[in-house]
Amino acid sequence: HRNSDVAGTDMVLVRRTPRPRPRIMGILNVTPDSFSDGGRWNTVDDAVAHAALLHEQGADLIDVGGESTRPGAERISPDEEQQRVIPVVRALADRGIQISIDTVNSATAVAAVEAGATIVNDVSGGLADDEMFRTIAGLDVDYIVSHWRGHSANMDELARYNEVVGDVRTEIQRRVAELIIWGVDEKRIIVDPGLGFAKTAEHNWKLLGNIDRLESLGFPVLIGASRKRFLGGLLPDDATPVDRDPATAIVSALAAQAGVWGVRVHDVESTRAALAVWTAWETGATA
Ligand SMILES: Nc1nc2ncc(COP(=O)(O)O)nc2c(=O)[nH]1
Repeated sequence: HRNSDVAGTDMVLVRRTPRPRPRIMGILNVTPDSFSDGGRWNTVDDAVAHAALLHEQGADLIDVGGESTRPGAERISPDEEQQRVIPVVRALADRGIQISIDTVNSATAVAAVEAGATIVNDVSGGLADDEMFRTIAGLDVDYIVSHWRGHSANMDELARYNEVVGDVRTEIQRRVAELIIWGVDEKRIIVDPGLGFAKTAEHNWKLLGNIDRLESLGFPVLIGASRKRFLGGLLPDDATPVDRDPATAIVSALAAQAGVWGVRVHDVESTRAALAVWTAWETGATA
């Protein structure tokens, strides 16, 4: 059939209204032992220079973290954490770069917001510090509540679920309900499945394949898959964390397709390219 046979009119290519691409959250771990880039930014200047590079490459915001959350990492005091991150937060804020502070400690959250952070990113979802929710309620910030079940020392034992997507959704929902009881504005809440925190590779893939069930909670979703071990499971045994960047970028594109709020990545360039592909695919035009 020629097109006009079908509808009596020429087929009109309907261009979808483009969905906004996910925000790119560039990772700045100011820690000596983070699993993939630990110890490369020992000075404030090195850290600020790297964050400024990520921003130039396309990061919409920078996630600054002073305590490694990799499995088995030893804990540090909030004071030590603040000594590492606050000078960096202040220097980046002075450059007009949007910052999220990656911390489970309410005191660090307060100090970082005073230094210019506008988002608190708490991998523990308020479980590691009883004062966090009360503190967030008193701050004018967005709050990222991630699914978590305990500190990295014993994460694997904690990875027991009846049905991981439903269980994670329910446990996040409980944390959000409590946040709202503390008076936190719903519009300030972002949720995150906490990939790799008390989860096996299979759990992580099930959560990624069912992001829509997390989104049905009604909050923006952040995904943090970058360079994590479960991606490495798809690669040759001798692959290093940096070799996981192509897989990370593909996750970014698929997460965009799933409508997420943001993706948290180490390598901004590859995710930026992946999201440019997604946008062009979605809209039939370049970003
Ligand atoms: N919101 C959020 N924050 C996070 N912070 C640290 C890590 C651990 O990874 P890293 O050591 O590469 O920072 N993962 C997350 C995550 O998945 N989501």
